[in-house]
Amino acid sequence: MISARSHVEEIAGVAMGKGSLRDAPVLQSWLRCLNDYRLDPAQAQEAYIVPATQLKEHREQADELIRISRTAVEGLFHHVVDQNYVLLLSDARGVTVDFMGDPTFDNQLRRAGLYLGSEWSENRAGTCAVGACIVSGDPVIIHQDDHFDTSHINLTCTAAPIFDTLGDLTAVLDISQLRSPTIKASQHLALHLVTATTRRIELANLMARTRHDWILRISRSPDFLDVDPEAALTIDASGRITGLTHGGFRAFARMLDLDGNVTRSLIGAPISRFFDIDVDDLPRFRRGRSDRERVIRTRSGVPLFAGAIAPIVSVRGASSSIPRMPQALRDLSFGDPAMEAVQMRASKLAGRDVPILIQGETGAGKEFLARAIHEARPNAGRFVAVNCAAIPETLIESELFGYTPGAFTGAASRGKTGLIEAADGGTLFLDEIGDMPLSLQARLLRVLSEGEITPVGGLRPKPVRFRLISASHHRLDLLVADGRFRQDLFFRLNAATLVLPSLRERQDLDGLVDHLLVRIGADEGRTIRLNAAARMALRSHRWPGNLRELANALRVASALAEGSDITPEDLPEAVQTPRAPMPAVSAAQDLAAELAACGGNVSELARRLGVDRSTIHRRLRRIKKS
Ligand SMILES: Nc1ncnc2c1ncn2[C@@H]1O[C@H](COP(=O)(O)OP(=O)(O)OP(=O)(O)O)[C@@H](O)[C@H]1O
Repeated sequence: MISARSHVEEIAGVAMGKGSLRDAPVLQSWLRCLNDYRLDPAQAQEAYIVPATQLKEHREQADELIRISRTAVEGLFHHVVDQNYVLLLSDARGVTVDFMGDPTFDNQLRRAGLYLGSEWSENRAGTCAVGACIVSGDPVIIHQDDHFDTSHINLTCTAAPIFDTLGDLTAVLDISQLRSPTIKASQHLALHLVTATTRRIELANLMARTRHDWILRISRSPDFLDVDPEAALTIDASGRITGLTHGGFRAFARMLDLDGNVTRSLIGAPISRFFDIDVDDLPRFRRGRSDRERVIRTRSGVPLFAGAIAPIVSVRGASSSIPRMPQALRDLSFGDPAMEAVQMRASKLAGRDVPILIQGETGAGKEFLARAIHEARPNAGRFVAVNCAAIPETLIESELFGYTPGAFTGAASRGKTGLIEAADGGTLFLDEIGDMPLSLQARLLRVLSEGEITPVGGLRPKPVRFRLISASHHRLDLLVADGRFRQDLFFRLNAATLVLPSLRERQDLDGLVDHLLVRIGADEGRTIRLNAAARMALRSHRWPGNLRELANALRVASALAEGSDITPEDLPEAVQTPRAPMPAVSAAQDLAAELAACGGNVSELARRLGVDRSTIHRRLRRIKKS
């Protein structure tokens, strides 16, 4: 076995760019430990077990997952316990929320961190299977001296991620041994077992959470369709994808040639974009049908087998899921599919304590959405909004962290409570987080990791608990690539990302306008309407300023309107100038192009054009004949 000293020397060599035979995931993790978390391989650190109160919170949040995964996890443990493996289920922050091991070795396991409550995040424990898996999202074996910290170099750990139905990493399943053969290949079977178990858990999770939508299981073989499909997804009454297993995300991303990181964009996409079917075809794939009837083809013609399960609760209409939403989130849109997907996701996240990152153009409604998520939770506490771009760099530290009496010249003599502390028990909304200076990013990261805040000039940290929502119109992943934003903070902030569509992409302009007019009318104590010409003018404007521009245009127009009707002359000049009208969709190529823009979904195109599906089918048949 390798000595601690030569292990530290090997890591130092890698840091200096020396070649190494270790696997790429191990080397990447070592470099993160050195460069991002500033860990020192010479400083061995004991395994960390979180305090009992914190563990209780982590377990409460993971309660449903623990329950759903129980049967699969026990099955896996049963297979490996005789080889002295222990099993750890950790949450997305690396805290072990479920654990199975042989109680005879309790003391040794606890000391090694293979125990309930141990925290295996990479920034705390260095390279380890759970931590590396959280960062990369891939299954991994971290074998003996692959570990960064010399205290863990006897362990062998194999972990695989568990993703939720929206594509976010939600947990990690790990099996570990205190002692193992030297050769890393001895763990390949462990990797296979863990990965197969996470696939079963993801499927169980998708099935347990779905009541209102169709479930479609997909496999290359009809024999495994009902027991172990490669992918599964949920589809709402309008034929849109509402959730996927990770296998589904991967397969669909491959079909569209997408990079694995943008899989979230698949939520809300019509099923007809991927397969030669629409929602009306789903009953054909129910159990009991012959294998021949259950063949489904991808858009590129690959035949697969599909099994469908009908919704438990029957629903009608495209926005059937909206009534289940908290009121605050329900009023954010009026029939736009992309917004409905955002609302669905937001309502699922609203009750959980995961940090949320909202991305979207300026004025697209990021703060509005953040407030709605906050209000969707009962006893939500205070909503503290901080615009990181608006506070001068010299003041932002004291504004956020507060200061103690006399901390610096000019400071108020009684000190000041910072905005982070003010959000204790509520929500902290960090707007334009991409503009936060790098030095403060490091401090913020510490607050988020440790749940404590130290005011400027203060010595004693104070505990704080808040839900964090951040927003930026910059793509934070690109700022990370440019070195302008810390990668570790980026990972902390975007446990879940919500991407708001721009106003020009939305299909519910009319509904939005009416909603805003009711609000303005209520403020002004009168009824305001748009006349037909003004509505046309609004529809043909490009809305570069998004909802803010629209809300302002309507307020101004309402002030200028003579009576209760807004006319085009009341609108801002830029809005009055109409764009060239859209060509009528009558010619064959126009209809074909429109259909392609709807991902080949006839129902969607019919909705857009305000005609029924049979009209579209008729026109398409006519085009084919001509
Ligand atoms: N869903 C919505 N329904 C009605 N009005 C909205 C909605 N979303 C935003 N607005 C209105 O649009 C304006 C801009 O919204 P908001 O401040 O949330 O945008 P933002 O994306 O945070 O902008 P910035 O990037 O400039 O911070 C506000 O006046 C708000 O009232």
